[in-house]
Formats: sequence, C-alpha cells, structure tokens
Amino acid sequence: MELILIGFMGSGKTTVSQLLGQKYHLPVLDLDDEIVAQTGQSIPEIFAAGGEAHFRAIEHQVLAQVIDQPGILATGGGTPLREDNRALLKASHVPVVHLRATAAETKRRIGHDQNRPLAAKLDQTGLAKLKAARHAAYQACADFTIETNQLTPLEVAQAIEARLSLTVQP
Ligand SMILES: Nc1ncnc2c1ncn2[C@@H]1O[C@H](COP(=O)(O)OP(=O)(O)O)[C@@H](O)[C@H]1O
Ligand SMILES: O=C(O)C1=C[C@@H](OP(=O)(O)O)[C@@H](O)[C@H](O)C1
Ligand SMILES: [Mg+2]
Repeated sequence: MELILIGFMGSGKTTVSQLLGQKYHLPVLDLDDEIVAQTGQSIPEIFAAGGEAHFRAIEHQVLAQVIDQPGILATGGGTPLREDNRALLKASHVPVVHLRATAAETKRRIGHDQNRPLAAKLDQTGLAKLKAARHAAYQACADFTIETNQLTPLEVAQAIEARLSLTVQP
C-alpha cells in the first residue's frame, strides 16, 4: 500500500480513499469490501453469524493478505483495535492517516445506515463513548490526524495531499 486511512465509522475513509485513488490513478482497496467479496456475506451477516470476534478474525486475515498490495487502503473503523493489526499497519512503512469527526457529525453521517452493526443501535452518546474508547488505538498507529468535521470529502483529500506533499501528477 502507498497510503492507509484509519478512523472511526463515518470519518470518511471509504469516500476519501476513492477520491485519492481516482486523482492519482492508484488502486483503492476497502477492507470491508474485500471481506464481503471473500466471504460472500455482508458485514451485518458476518456479525449475525459469529459476532464481533468472528468479524475481527476475518478482518485480520484479510488485512494480512492485502497489506503488501499497491494502492490506497481504507480500513474499517475497528481495524486498529487489534495489536497485531496495528503492527501490520506500522510494518507497512506507509503513511497512516487518521480521519476524525465529532460524535454529532458521525451520527449525522451514518445514523440512518444499517450496514454498521456496531453503530446501528447507538445514539450520539453511545457513539461518543465508543469513539473515545478507541482513540488510543488510532493514535498509536497514525502518522497524522485530519479533523474532517468542517471539510467536504474533497477538502479532506486535499488536506491529506498537503500533509503528504504528494508529487504524483493527476
Ligand atoms: N467530510 C465529509 N463531510 C460530509 N459527509 C461525509 C464526509 N466524509 C464522508 N461523508 C459521508 O459519511 C458517510 C460515511 O462515509 P464513509 O466514507 O463510508 O466513512 P467510513 O468509511 O470512514 O465509515 C457517507 O455517506 C459519506 O458520504
Ligand atoms: O468500527 C467498526 O468496528 C466497524 C467499522 C466498519 O467500517 P467503516 O469504519 O468503514 O464503517 C466495518 O468494518 C464494521 O462494521 C466494523
Ligand atoms: Mg468504510
């Protein structure tokens, strides 16, 4: 991978990875999409079948498979929770960018989306608590953090470019 995006659900990892991939003609790999492709099950189906532990085991296997592929990787919001996943991210030696949004903005962005089993039943306070509990894991592997609340996805992509001083021509 050339760039890895991490952060809480709704922070924009999937959206921004696609924008950067289009602009720089780089392949984009979304870990959730890859999990769905490999298992033939949706994310809610995987959680329903074996709970979060089952999903995390698959997520780890797929991360280990794809980490050395070229392109931009959008992780899932829980990917950095496992120490072995954080080690894989760090060992890739590519920039790891942490995208952030407030709980209120997160609720606005994903509140009606049923495709995220861990967020589906949480109100804004629940999202804030889960996000706070994960903060250290994100910080442990991030090279830098972008606050996305006031930014469009395109502006987030531009903020990442500015931090990386990407030189590849569009
Ligand atoms: N900077 C942003 N401003 C407003 N909406 C955003 C922004 N980034 C993402 N979104 C929206 O939030 C939702 C979740 O984005 P997504 O890229 O799937 O996040 P993630 O992959 O981090 O969970 C989508 O509807 C997306 O269009
Ligand atoms: O935060 C999490 O634990 C999860 C985030 C999701 O990815 P997004 O962050 O892209 O929504 C997906 O991997 C799964 O629903 C679990
Ligand atoms: Mg995503």
